[in-house]
Amino acid sequence: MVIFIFYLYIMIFDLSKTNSIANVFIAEIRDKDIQKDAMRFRTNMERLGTFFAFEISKTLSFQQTETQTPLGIAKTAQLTEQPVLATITRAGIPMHQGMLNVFDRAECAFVAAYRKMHKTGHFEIAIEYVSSPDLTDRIVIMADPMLATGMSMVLCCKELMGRYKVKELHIVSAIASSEGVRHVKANLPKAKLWLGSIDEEMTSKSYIVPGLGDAGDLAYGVKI
Ligand SMILES: O=c1cc[nH]c(=O)[nH]1
Repeated sequence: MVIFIFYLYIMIFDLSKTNSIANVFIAEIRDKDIQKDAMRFRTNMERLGTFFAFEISKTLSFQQTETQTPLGIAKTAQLTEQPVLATITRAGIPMHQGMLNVFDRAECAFVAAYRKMHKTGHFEIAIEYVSSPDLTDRIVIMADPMLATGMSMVLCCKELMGRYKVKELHIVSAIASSEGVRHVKANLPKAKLWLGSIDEEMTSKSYIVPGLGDAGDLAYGVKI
């Protein structure tokens, strides 16, 4: 059963409200012992990307086609248009790869963003690099595993949408905070959210609690 919550026009798919096996992948990426295996962490993120890509595909348009088999002509289906898969480096890369395994003809967009720390302990999100095809009138699926404050997600999406008039925006995260969801709702009201789980709390450094820790570090090693 698929759970959609319609709230102020925003559609939210919350995986934790379903009986999907993908909940096991979420349990594993959260588990502090299983996390020690970086390859398993990346693989589980990739599997989540694949799972969300299948779920999102159910909302896309298909056209009927005919395919010649060795024995005859079969009625088949094809996407009427390819989405563009976007992600925020570096943490988004495994989930992005999982989506690309499904939407294997999709073009991709990358945004490099980081938390620029101030001496006060506060931070702002800085964008360093954008690499994107023309997104005019395209369906864009933006994946970032952790939707904490929602600031980097909103900033990166707005960066892309400031350059191009995107037709449809899907946002995918393994774990979101309630605050992050509120921030996205307030700033990207037309986006559709696909979330593995929604946690209530954040630390003073804006890490999600219970969350899973630092997704980029767990996938690729602790950054300095
Ligand atoms: O909890 C969090 C928040 C942001 N980024 C992470 O990797 N983890």
